[in-house]
Amino acid sequence: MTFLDIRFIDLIDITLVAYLMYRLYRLIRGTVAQSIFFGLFAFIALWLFIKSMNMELSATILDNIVNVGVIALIVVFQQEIRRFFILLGTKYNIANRFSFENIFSGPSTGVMNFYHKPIVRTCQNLAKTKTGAIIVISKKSELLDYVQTGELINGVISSRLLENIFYKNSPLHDGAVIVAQNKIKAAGCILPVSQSFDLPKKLGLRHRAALGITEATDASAIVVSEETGKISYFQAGEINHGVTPDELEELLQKE
Ligand SMILES: Nc1ncnc2c1ncn2[C@@H]1O[C@H](COP(=O)(O)OP(=O)(O)OP(=O)(O)O)[C@@H](O)[C@H]1O
Repeated sequence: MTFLDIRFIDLIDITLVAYLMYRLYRLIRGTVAQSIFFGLFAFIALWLFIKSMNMELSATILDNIVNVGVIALIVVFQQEIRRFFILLGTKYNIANRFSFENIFSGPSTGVMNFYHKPIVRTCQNLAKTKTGAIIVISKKSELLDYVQTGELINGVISSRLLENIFYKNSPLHDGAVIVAQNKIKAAGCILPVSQSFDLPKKLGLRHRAALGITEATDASAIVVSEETGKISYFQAGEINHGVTPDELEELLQKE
């Protein structure tokens, strides 16, 4: 019964594959890719079954499909593969984790969050006047790719500056503000738009862009709706729609 000979390394192998499948599922949950993923899963199960049964003709046909399938998969899942690697690089912040600075200076003492109050005040004021806004708050990843798509500001966070940026006639009101290391890094930034089906249909591109950046990175985001004046908080691809300023402050403090 060599079939049942399970070594310790096999358990690690199975756990690793299960974990990767789970992360992949989380990444594509609620998107078109989810249906493709399940179809693919069924196909692989069938292929393994046919191989284990030694059904030669079917196995030869499926083997050929699998050979070409790898290239087809890369094409079909191009966006998801890209997001997966961005996620690995930014969410787990591999570059910084293994940097000399991090290795020799020990664990970080945490970021001092000076930004809560001005950001909450800004959202409260913008909500009252129904002025649309997206504010992205970076964590470990500085979101340089996205900062580069906007106008660099590098200014101290203040509610007057933020309100000015989102003021309807301001040239920078379109797009997102990115806050990093307690500074307003940039405004008018373009964010990746989420393809998720989970977002209510009535929410448009502003909310999709906020969801998109929190799916792809470890950042959180806040949206003030121009249509309803409602405030939404986004974190790790989840939305908290219609939060009060007090709830927003609490959520920001938990970060
Ligand atoms: N990819 C993006 N990155 C950053 N900002 C974006 C992006 N796409 C759209 N926006 C912003 O969203 C605005 C359009 O919002 P839209 O009305 O489609 O969204 P919404 O989610 O319905 O929000 P609202 O409730 O405020 O109307 C644009 O003017 C722009 O400022």
